[in-house]
Amino acid sequence: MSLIALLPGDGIGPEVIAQARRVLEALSLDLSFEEAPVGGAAYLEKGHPLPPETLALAKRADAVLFGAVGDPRFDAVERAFRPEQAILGLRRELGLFANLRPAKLFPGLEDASALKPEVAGAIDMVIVRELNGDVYFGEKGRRTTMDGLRQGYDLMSYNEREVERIARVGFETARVRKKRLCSVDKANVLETSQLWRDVVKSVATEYPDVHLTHMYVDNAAMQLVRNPGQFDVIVTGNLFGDILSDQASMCAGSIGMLPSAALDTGKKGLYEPIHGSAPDIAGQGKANPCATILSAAMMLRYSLDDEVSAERIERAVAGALTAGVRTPDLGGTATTAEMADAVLARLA
Ligand SMILES: NC(=O)c1ccc[n+]([C@@H]2O[C@H](COP(=O)([O-])OP(=O)(O)OC[C@H]3O[C@@H](n4cnc5c(N)ncnc54)[C@H](O)[C@@H]3O)[C@@H](O)[C@H]2O)c1
Ligand SMILES: CC(C)[C@H](C(=O)O)[C@@H](O)C(=O)O
Ligand SMILES: [Mg+2]
Repeated sequence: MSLIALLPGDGIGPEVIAQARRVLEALSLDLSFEEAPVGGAAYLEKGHPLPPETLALAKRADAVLFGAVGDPRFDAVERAFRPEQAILGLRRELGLFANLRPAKLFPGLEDASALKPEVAGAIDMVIVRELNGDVYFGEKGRRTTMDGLRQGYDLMSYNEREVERIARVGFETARVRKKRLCSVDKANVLETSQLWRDVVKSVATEYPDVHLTHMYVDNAAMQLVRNPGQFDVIVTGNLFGDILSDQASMCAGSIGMLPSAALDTGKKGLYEPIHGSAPDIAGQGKANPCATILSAAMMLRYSLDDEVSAERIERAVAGALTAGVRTPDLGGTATTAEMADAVLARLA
């Protein structure tokens, strides 16, 4: 029996997690579920966005399925207590340094993409985002300059070990795909990026079968729109990966479609849609649950070694979309539950 920690969170988080749970339950696998509050919901209930009991459950579980955190009511709260600290804390505490964010266009969604159908049709990439470093976890704060101005600062840094381990994940991911790895950085300006590039190049000597290229992040943002089909695997830092994955999601139809896996060196993983709590549509049954359902599929694949069930879910999602069932973000009228119903009906 595998224990799955369900952390629904805020906004549309509980709505999409409920649907992913239905899909997992329908597979009749040997799973047990335990739910715990996280984010703004946990701050309200327990006074902290990541209460010790929630963290303990996440540590004890075989895998974590996470909805989303974030609530505008807490935007002015001291940073340490903001909902977003929960996901950052989980990534740090569980050592989840490798974030896989696959972006591919499901057949039939060409018209949902912001790109021309023939450009969008070629999208099939994985963004490998480093998740434990960069400006996210560097020293940060406020200070006053010599001339009395308030100043905010966030230190960007990577050490060579951090770069090496995520580079390896990038190369290994590319090795079992089309063997093309594009490392995205800003080495023309940032010393952090120059070290990143140097280390990625040295790791490349161990992967002669993978074709490595380097690209500056501004160009990568442009190329993602111009010709996203050129990318197989992108490896990049925490901040660039955050931004590029939201961009890639819209190229592939909707932010409601992109799942993710946050992995450590072993089997433990946290699985979540790349989107947030979407306060603008929360509680209205409009959220697309596919990203979370596809995250559950990634969970079965990476943490539970159940490739067969993962593919069942992915085929069912593809089937529902081909049949034209779509939530509003994809141009349809299906509710969150109806979208999941359509997936459930196709779990062959
Ligand atoms: N991992 C996370 O928990 C996570 C990720 C991103 C943002 N956030 C947080 O979420 C809150 C809102 O952030 P935001 O508005 O910048 O980003 P967001 O991803 O929540 O929403 C951006 C836009 O995409 C739409 N959208 C997102 N998910 C959707 C879905 N499944 N179906 C249909 N439409 C969807 C929203 O309605 C909104 O218009 C903030 O507090 C932010 O910090 C959390
Ligand atoms: C909520 C926020 C901390 C998070 C991030 O920046 O990593 C989110 O945008 C994501 O993409 O998972
Ligand atoms: Mg993001």
